[in-house]
Amino acid sequence: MTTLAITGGQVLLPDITVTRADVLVDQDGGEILEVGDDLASDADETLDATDSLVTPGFVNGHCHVAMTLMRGYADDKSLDAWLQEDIWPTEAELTPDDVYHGTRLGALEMIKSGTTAFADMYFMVPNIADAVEEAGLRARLGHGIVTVASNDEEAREDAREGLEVAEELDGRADGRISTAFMPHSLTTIGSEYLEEFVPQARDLGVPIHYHANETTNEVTPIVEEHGVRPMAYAAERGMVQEGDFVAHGVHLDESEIGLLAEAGTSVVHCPASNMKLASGMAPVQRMLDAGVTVGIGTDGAASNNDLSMLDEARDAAMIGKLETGDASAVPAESVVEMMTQGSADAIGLDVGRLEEGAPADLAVLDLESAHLTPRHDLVSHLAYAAAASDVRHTVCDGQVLMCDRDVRSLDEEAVRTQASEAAEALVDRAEN
Ligand SMILES: CSC[C@H]1O[C@@H](n2cnc3c(O)ncnc32)[C@H](O)[C@@H]1O
Ligand SMILES: [Zn+2]
Repeated sequence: MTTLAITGGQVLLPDITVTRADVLVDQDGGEILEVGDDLASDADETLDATDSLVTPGFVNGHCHVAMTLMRGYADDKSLDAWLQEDIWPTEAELTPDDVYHGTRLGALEMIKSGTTAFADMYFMVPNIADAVEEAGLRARLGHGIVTVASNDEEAREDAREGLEVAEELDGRADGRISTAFMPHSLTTIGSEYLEEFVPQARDLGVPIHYHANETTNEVTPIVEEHGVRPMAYAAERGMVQEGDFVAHGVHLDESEIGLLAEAGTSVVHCPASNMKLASGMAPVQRMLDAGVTVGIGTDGAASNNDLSMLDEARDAAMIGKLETGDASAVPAESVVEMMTQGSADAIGLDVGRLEEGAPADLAVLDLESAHLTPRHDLVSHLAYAAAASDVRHTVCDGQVLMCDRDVRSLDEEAVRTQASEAAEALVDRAEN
């Protein structure tokens, strides 16, 4: 057995308390062997965690990673204008290589900011899977299905691609890749296609993931056309079941929150995207109080504009207080839980906690900096003060992806250069 010891640090435990401990990992099995004292002695490799905090790898519950290519390309617009005027016309020019390079850039950013797992909805998913495999990350991937601008044949082809991706990529990268069936949203895919294809996705046994109730424009048309709230509409089409997860959930009423809680369907909260696109403030504390599993996601880099889960956690805590008018709402412990176990549970991955037998996905944050001094409360620091650049080591499935800020699984300079070139050429094609 090849072992890795992370020594000398403070460790964030599953009950969101911090204790002094080492972590011993079985690299062959990708599993944590022990969290305890003096575990370094005969490990094959050691990562120093002195003056550092060892946390579960962060889990980004909703993303479109390849959108790194459009970071800073179209800012300061509402969701509909942003998608229709800028993003969708540009995405129409994407090539499989673009998606690969954009995903590698996003993977690099995630490794550098301590994220070890994510859920992703996009196009050309085999190219995303290649980049995920190379980067050494863990992901739940799906093909985003949009039928609004398609004829019937194109719509069916798109939905079939959603099923094929879910079936064929599941288990790739030694099991680090899993899949889901991903209709884009309740207003961008026709009801007839949901009725036909959701049961087929159920037969595959994969979860269903979609954008829901992100803006009022995703609520009003459904209420007007079908006479029910969006979550009831989704439930009637078999899309609100145990293990399913929706992104955003900004404009949910009490009946919908109750429905999600009862069904075991999770919500991935994307606070930065919701603020930037002025979509609204999700009722996170009410969802938590009702027993809904809530995770946190960045959404794509074009509406955020980064993929740092530490930024996202801080945003979640801040907007949670603003939404309720209560400074005790969405406290530090809740956001730290949401960015680790909450997101992991939401997207159906058995990660997000540091304990014996758990997958060895973790991040080590350097605490020796002015903005993390003094160290009264490290959970508070994770939620409110830590930054992506504090992450010094990242480990996924027992493999060291970054050591002392040096990324091992990807060539950082090549990834940045190739992604920049792809992004420039993409925008050129879209504009000319
Ligand atoms: C069909 S693949 C995914 C699709 O979603 C688009 N997208 C990115 N961010 C958002 C968002 O916040 N709400 C809805 N759709 C979004 C992305 O550009 C792709 O076209
Ligand atoms: Zn999204």
